Amino acid sequence: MKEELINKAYEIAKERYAAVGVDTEKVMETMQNFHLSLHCWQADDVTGFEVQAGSLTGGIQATGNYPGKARNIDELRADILKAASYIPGTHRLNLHEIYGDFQGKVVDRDEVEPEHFKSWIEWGKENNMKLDFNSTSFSHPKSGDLSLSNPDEGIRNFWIEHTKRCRAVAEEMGKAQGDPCIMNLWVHDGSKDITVNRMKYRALLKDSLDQIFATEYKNMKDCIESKVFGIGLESYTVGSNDFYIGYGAKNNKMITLDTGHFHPTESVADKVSSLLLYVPELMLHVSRPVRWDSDHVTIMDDPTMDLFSEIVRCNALDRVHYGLDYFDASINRIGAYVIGSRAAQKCMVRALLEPIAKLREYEANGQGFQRLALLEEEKALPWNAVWDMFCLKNNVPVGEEFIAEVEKYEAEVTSKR
Ligand SMILES: C[C@H](O)[C@H](O)[C@@H](O)C(=O)CO
Ligand SMILES: [Mn+2]
Repeated sequence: MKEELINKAYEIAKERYAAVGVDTEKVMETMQNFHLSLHCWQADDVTGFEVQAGSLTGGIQATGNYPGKARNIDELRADILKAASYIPGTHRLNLHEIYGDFQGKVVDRDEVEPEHFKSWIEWGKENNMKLDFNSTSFSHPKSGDLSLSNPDEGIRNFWIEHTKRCRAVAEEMGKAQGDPCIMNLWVHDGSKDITVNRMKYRALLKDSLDQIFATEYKNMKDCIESKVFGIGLESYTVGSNDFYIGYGAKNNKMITLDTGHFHPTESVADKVSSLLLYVPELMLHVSRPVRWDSDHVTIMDDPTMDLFSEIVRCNALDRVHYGLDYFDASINRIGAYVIGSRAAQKCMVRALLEPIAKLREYEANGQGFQRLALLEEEKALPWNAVWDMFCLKNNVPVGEEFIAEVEKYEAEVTSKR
């Protein structure tokens, strides 16, 4: 796209926004400090690099078989860097434990060590990507339906050990990068059919978490993620929203809000202000549920827009971590990263461009008509010109230009796998 055109459009946008009290330059500055945490698992359909890797379990599914998925650590790293080159700004990488650099050795989940992530830490430094982390309860012979809430002490202890070790890995990552590594804890535990022991499993999960979190670390932060249900685990989820909110509020833990983990009509945006009054920070797993937690690629839809607006309206940008979580195996996977990441960024640009001072003035004066009118008109303000300028300044493709770039990488690299 012609630079001249982008500049012209931006100058007009700058004036339009100034007229409603918004400084577009400030928005661009804020965007430069807005970092996504790219999930590593879109590149290979949540397979990972365990030598003993099993098929995907735990009530999650990557559907589709589009050719070209990353088959090893080098391909995955190359794909992530390629995707990142089309996403403006600097971003983090969110690793699951099964993506360790196991060097061809069988390393069971209760044996994982920071050394298995040494090459990731170096790679992160070389590529200016800070790391976040996740323990992995699924795709293992001991996963079953229950991990941290399993009444079998042997199995429960196995997963407690795994999760404790993951926290030690996250601590090393945080130390090495001079910035806390955010470690997410999600377990699939649940039941396909009615259980008559809801309390028992939740008490076990609570006890497991108490044991896991007993060690205090300085360079990592914990977040805990609930879910409404998993496939094959439809009747009961041990780690429900209420469970983790209670645990997080009581124990000062960060809550992870996965936008695919709630009832379809539930507003995730509405949770932000309530949670931030009781827990220190939030982690997001921005996704797109289609009828269920189908993990479709994030787009610039109303729920995502509402969520980001709410974060801005709460003045909570630095209390939220912006992870993505989707895995679509039916389309070009690098394209999926780029679409979802840019969609999240576009939502943030638009959210930051809201004429909030004016809107709040109207609200304080009881001017309901004026508030609604401006809320409607802001939708048609030229936010896209600010987004284009942000892309231009960051030397990444403007608008749809990245489609051809992704196609080129497909032709030259991923289609040959
Ligand atoms: C890979 C998983 O999707 C992820 O760890 C978890 O956050 C989740 O959302 C499970 O539904
Ligand atoms: Mn998630």
